Amino acid sequence: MGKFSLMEQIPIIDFSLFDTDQVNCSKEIKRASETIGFFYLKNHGISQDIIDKMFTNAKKFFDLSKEEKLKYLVDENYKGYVSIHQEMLDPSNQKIGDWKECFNFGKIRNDKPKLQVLPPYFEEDFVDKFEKACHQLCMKILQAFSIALEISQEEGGISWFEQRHKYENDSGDTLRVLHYPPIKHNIDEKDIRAGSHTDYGSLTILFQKDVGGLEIELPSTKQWISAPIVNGCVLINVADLLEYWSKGLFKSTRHRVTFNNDTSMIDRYSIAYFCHAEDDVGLDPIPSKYVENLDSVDVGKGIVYGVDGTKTPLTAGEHLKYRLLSTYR
Ligand SMILES: O=C(O)CCC(=O)C(=O)O
Ligand SMILES: [Fe+2]
Repeated sequence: MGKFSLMEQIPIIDFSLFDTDQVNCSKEIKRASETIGFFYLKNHGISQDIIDKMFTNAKKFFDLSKEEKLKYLVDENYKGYVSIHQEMLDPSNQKIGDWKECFNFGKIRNDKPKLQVLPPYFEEDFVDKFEKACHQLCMKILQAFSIALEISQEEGGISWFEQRHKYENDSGDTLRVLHYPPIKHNIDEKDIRAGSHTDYGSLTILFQKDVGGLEIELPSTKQWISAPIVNGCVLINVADLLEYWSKGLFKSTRHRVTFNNDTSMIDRYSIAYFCHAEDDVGLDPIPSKYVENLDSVDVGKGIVYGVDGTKTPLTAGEHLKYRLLSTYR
């Protein structure tokens, strides 16, 4: 390869192919997940109307006074409002927290006492509808993983992952709306919109709008490349739980949101849906010929294989606890 070898790019996958050629579509998804860990999905099936409405509601909420927003401050379950500088996604390199505010929603569960009081502009039925649409898309992507990993019928075949991500059971699934306010002062080297990090769950769906700034670190070369907005697409990434579960076959790629001179004076909004396995699911390696011969991942991100040094894999709930402890102060 010459000096000017083409830099890897985030692939764009047309998910309508999943309805006509499941095997090839699944292979594309697997390939993206084991190389770059990120892919854009076109024809993803989530209606633009509900995406637009969620962005509109989020803007109205973030426009409220700080005092009003602080009434919904994040709780011990990490649900609620997180203010500017409160969260530090990259504690080993950041001196101050992220230049962002966000709001985390848990699953709306009708069969349980309500855990979370929702702030103005977020109607329960609408949040529920949005979350379910995101979860449904994640289940379809996870079907693609089952197919590409050739999980046997006896193990559960195409629905192997779905059986471990049931919506009605407790899990870390979180919907997050984010606002990155403009920066008024000169950009200080200390300030970053979102510090470099990996996500915690199985998969993340990211909705971007109007203002870019997201960057990802290529696993192969450690170069940072931009993950621009691609109209009509959502951005999907593999997260830590799935990396751990697949013994590193799938890459949970670091990403961050930086300031640049063109956009630092503009508000940036985004929405992320973090899909997790059910809390009680033991993360024994995925039963696939592509996984069985790999070495277990000693996830060097503060996560050990087995809580007490034993060879018992973590459960999804334990895995999440480890990851959260390192982010919130
Ligand atoms: O706002 C973005 O584009 C990315 C947000 C993100 O990576 C996160 O919240 O985990
Ligand atoms: Fe992230």
